[in-house]
Amino acid sequence: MTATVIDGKEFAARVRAKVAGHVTRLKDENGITPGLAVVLVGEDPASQVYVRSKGKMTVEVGMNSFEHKLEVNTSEEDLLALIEKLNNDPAVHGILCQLPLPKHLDEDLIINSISPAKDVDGFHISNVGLLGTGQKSMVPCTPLGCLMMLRDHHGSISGMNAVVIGRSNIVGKPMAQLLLNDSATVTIAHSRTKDLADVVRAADIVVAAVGRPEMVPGDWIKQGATVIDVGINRIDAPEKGEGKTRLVGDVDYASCVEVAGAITPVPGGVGPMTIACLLANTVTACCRANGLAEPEGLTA
Ligand SMILES: Nc1nc2c(c(=O)[nH]1)N[C@@H](CN(C=O)c1ccc(C(=O)N[C@@H](CCC(=O)O)C(=O)O)cc1)CN2
Repeated sequence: MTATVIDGKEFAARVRAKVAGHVTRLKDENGITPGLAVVLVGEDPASQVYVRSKGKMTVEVGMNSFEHKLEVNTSEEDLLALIEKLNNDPAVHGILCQLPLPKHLDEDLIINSISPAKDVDGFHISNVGLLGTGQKSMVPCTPLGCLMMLRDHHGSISGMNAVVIGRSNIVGKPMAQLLLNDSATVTIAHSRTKDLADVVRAADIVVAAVGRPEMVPGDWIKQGATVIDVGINRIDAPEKGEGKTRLVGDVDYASCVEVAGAITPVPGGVGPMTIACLLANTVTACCRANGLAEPEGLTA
């Protein structure tokens, strides 16, 4: 039996529709339009695509989009001054700096200069601490999207064995924390993990977030397990013609789909959920800033 394919594109469209409904209510009942400010430093082609998508979808759900495109050699001082301005702007409820930042900028310093209440990426150290202690926080978008898909598919993940492969601050660690907060039994595996195949074989839920193309083969997956593939890797695809590329995840989809109970594809799985959850976080931040009830089902 092949796995159920979890359609992230369709799921993300449902989340965006829910966000749009809340935005309409905020406008009609409270006279408030949520605003999201996105800061892009430099001209990284993938970042430009993501930032364009964020702006387009922000407007589509009825929110205000504020895009700030800065030169690649922008100084830390100038970037911090812009963030300070956005922190103090009442029309801006969410702020993010698209990552990666150019090497000369201190990523931690920049992220921690964003007001925690407007940190819709959930990367600020205060939000990391709140999430780590099970308190109300802004939750990083990609792990939040994975959690939403897992809750939707399983109902409850309480007591399930989950293995997160990867320990990044952006995905691996917050993902593990979210799974733990939902009472899963969680293992974080990484490049130094011994007997990784056996660790993964014990999992009911596998979240692969290592950034290595097709690293997890089907024979590592327990029959019927749920596989969430966070990887987005562009590899050469000579079969499509000279110089052509294709996107693959961190799991070998062809072999995993034969063993798993459910699996997210790449593209069209976790990726679209990242932007949908960013919009959800912006509405949540706006409601919190205005002392209004938070929308249900849009955060952890
Ligand atoms: N400040 C942030 N920077 C980055 C984040 C983030 O959450 N906050 N995440 C990634 C990039 N990202 C959003 O910013 C992102 C990545 C992928 C997708 C997506 O929809 N992917 C598609 C495929 C797209 C393609 O064809 O290349 C998919 O998986 O189907 C959306 C957003 C790093 N930086």
